[in-house]
Amino acid sequence: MLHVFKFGGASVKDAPAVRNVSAILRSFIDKKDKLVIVVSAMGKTTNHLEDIFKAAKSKQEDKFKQILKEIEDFHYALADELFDGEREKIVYKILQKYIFQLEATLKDDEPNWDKHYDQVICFGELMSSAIVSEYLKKQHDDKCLWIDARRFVQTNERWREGQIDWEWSEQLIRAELLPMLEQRFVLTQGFIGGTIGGKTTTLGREGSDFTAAVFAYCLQADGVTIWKDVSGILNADPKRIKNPHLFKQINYSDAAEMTYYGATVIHPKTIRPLAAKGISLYVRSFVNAEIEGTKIGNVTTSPSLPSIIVKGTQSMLMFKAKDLAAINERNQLAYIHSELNRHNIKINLLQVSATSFSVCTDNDERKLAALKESLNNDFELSVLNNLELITVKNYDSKTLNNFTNLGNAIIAQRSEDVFQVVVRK
Ligand SMILES: Nc1ncnc2c1ncn2[C@@H]1O[C@H](COP(=O)(O)OP(=O)(O)O)[C@@H](O)[C@H]1O
Ligand SMILES: N[C@@H](CC(=O)OP(=O)(O)O)C(=O)O
Repeated sequence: MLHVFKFGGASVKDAPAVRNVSAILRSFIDKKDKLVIVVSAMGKTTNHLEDIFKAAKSKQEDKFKQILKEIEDFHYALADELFDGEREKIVYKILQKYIFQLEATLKDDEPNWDKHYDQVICFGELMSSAIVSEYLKKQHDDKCLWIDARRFVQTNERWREGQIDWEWSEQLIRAELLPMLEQRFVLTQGFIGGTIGGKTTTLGREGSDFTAAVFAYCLQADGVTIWKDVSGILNADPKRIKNPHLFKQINYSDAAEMTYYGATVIHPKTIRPLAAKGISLYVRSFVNAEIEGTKIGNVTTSPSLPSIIVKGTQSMLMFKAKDLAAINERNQLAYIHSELNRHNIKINLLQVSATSFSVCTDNDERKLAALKESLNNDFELSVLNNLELITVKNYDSKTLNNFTNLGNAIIAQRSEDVFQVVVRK
């Protein structure tokens, strides 16, 4: 059996967590399963890298030094807890090299913000994979092989949201990984890819789930398991709603719909490649590895229970045409759509009236400022921040009353089975 496993930031956040990953893998390694393991940056490292990147860009020298030290100390302390002797020295050397490269990359004067971001943010996954792979080597007779995902997950130059070159990636992955997997198991990084010119790209925040799907698709794996701090897919985020219901199985399209609306448990791009090849995706708990969790695949039954999905940090953009006479002269909506697309701004909800358009989208100040600038001649654009988009799939009146905070609603829409409301936080 060939499995792709993904361990996210929470599952490798400290030394006990890394030990737990190794323990989970034990039975699969003993069974001689072929394994590709994808890991994310440890804990909240990616957020810290974003902070240090902003500090570097705005020349905040003290803040820059302080965060770099924190990132360095965090990884060294973890290595200190997990290793000793020669292996500890090896890990220290690798970490030292990455910290040095990180600092040098931060000091580059790359004018393209997004391109520079990708060259910096990748270090979280590089450091994490170095530590985890060395630990797995130590625990599993040196059977773990570290590979650099940037050599295999080939993308175009769409910085921060690299689009996969599926054919090229598949060729590379199959040609090199299949023979490797005969002897050993492979560990690599989520979230990062590489261009033909040798630059690093990232696949969008929280994109490591998608990396697992890319490897699974290319290798025609028997299954993908993403190990989370929850027991599987629930009908609501347990951080928001008490005692949610665990779905044992969901079909691809319902799962894709949930992630599209904002269920953060799986990255939205993960489902499609797996559905294309009929590969099942399992969501299981790294805290309680004996629980079966959720199977997403070609299953016949899917949930009819209401699911509540909350997408935070939303902004409402309201476009009002400056020249009302022009409204009927050209397709304003198509024009706004194309501008949103050009700035890579995704519409989460849209409302159209005779003279204005309102769009609910993820808050991204830089993208929104660029959009405002480009539409300035034709539209007045006002922006409302600090909003949430609440979606209830398979809604009933009890769920709407209890969970949608309708008193704070700005816009509400309903179709036969989906209710959506944008509310002030
Ligand atoms: N419908 C849902 N079912 C389960 N978990 C959910 C759901 N919606 C949101 N979550 C949240 O997703 C989290 C797991 O995703 P995430 O933190 O991104 O994992 P990782 O970083 O390990 O990949 C859970 O802790 C939970 O709070
Ligand atoms: N480390 C990246 C990618 C990722 O997917 O992380 P996680 O698996 O912890 O959500 C991020 O935080 O965006």
